[in-house]
Amino acid sequence: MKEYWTMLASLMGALAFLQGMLHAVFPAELRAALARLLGRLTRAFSPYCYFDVTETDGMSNNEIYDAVQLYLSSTAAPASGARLSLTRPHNATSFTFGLAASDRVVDAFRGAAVTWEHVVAPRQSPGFSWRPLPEEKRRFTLRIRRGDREKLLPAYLDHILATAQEIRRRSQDRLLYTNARGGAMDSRGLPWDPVPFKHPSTFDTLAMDPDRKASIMADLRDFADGSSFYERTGRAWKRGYLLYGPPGTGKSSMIAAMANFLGYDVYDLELTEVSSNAELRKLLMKTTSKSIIVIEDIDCSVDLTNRAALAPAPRPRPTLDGAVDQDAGAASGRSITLSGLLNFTDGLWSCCGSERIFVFTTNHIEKLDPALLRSGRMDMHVFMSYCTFPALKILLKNYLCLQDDSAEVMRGLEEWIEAAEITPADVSEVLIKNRRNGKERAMEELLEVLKTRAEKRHLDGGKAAAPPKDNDEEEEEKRALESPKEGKEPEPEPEPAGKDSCGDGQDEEADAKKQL
Ligand SMILES: Nc1ncnc2c1ncn2[C@@H]1O[C@H](COP(=O)(O)OP(=O)(O)OP(=O)(O)O)[C@@H](O)[C@H]1O
Ligand SMILES: [Mg+2]
Repeated sequence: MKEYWTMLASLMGALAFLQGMLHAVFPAELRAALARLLGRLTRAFSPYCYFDVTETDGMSNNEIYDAVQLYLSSTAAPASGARLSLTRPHNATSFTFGLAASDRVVDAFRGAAVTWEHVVAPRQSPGFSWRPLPEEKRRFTLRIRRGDREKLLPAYLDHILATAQEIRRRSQDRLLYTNARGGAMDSRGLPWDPVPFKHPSTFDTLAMDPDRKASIMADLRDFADGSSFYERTGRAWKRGYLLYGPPGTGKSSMIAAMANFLGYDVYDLELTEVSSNAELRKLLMKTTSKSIIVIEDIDCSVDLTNRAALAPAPRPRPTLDGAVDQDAGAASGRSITLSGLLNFTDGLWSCCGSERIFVFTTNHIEKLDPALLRSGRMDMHVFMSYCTFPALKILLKNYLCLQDDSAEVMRGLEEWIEAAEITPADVSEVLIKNRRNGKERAMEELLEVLKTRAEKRHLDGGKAAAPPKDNDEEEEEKRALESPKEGKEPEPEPEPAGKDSCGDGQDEEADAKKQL
């Protein structure tokens, strides 16, 4: 053992001597040149090719470096064994993982494996710079097989940029935009004022029939994933939802839930602030993709019942930016017209962007012009009803943390809920007021409220309140509510948003013709 240690010590000594000799004989420049030559020789005979993505490209930050970092944060799962760094990007609410220094990760694209290495080296001579440079030079090195180069580039880089953009969008706060008063522009010439959108409503907190909720969620998911469907069928990538029902049934909450579900920004369009159709078009053009454009209480916003009243303006007047608005000053004196709104939702202008959802809400669907309701404009009509028993169970679960619905009082609630014609908003109020007194007490209070309301309705000459309906009757009523009103244009069945299956395409063709 002793000899072994002696041998090791003399070997180390010899190595140190050789290194010293090497340093003395070859100057630093020569050594660096030799290393470069060696590197070039190895690369020339290597089956791989390498691409460096540096952190800065001369003066500014390299966009691709940031994108690769974000992209690897989604692909380099912690289980992969790679060492990950944790960061939180500016204006983001969630943390992201990144590849730590000198670690590597393997990724796959179009069936080919690629390797990313994160190389961090100290910066040697900073030299002169207009701005402070980081002390370390960082870069990602992409290694791919020579044979895969054609197949992977530039498609793989496009894929990385798109994924990174999506991650960034998802992790950043949503924005809620409102149109500025009287069409005024902000300092950047934009007609929309943004504020952070932090509405807590989600599909979990939304009280409504679970099956209908699931079908809306599926429709939204199909829409968001339907890029290739919309491209193939030649349709604009947009979808319209009409939410109607009494006040306090959750229409606005549903819009917030949609935005949170899809991660879209919301544009809340106040129609009464828009003075002409041209301004409406301009507002539309300034919205971004992946957004929900909302017009609340559409029946109250402008007189939209008569498309024929939309005669051309007697005299065109100049708009804010000096252009002449041909639609302005319609016969009625209102300058926003139904045709302007119809064009807004499905005219040629509505396609200057993609992945947009239009949501209109109303308390009075019967007041709306059938043209506004047809498929292609409003593809899905969602009736937000008074609180039903399944919806009540969701509220009880959310407000009282009720897990077990076997209590005796539940039977009473089930019996009276429909007869009381109470909105989810009113149920929430009762639960909020009484939740401190315990679950049982809160539910009993609610039962009292339901009985009082049902009896009052009965006395006021409303429908017979007390007897609970049987299932058939219930179904019939639901169907009647969901079908078009009498005297309205029959509406086509809403079609699925973005199903990737191929139909015969005839309906779509007919729709497209109508749009034109
Ligand atoms: N379906 C629902 N699920 C959960 N909460 C609801 C629901 N409906 C109403 N609420 C509660 O009532 C409040 C008011 O609801 P919301 O503003 O969504 O109603 P609305 O249908 O938009 O009413 P309006 O027609 O007056 O605009 C919400 O903040 C929410 O707390
Ligand atoms: Mg509302």
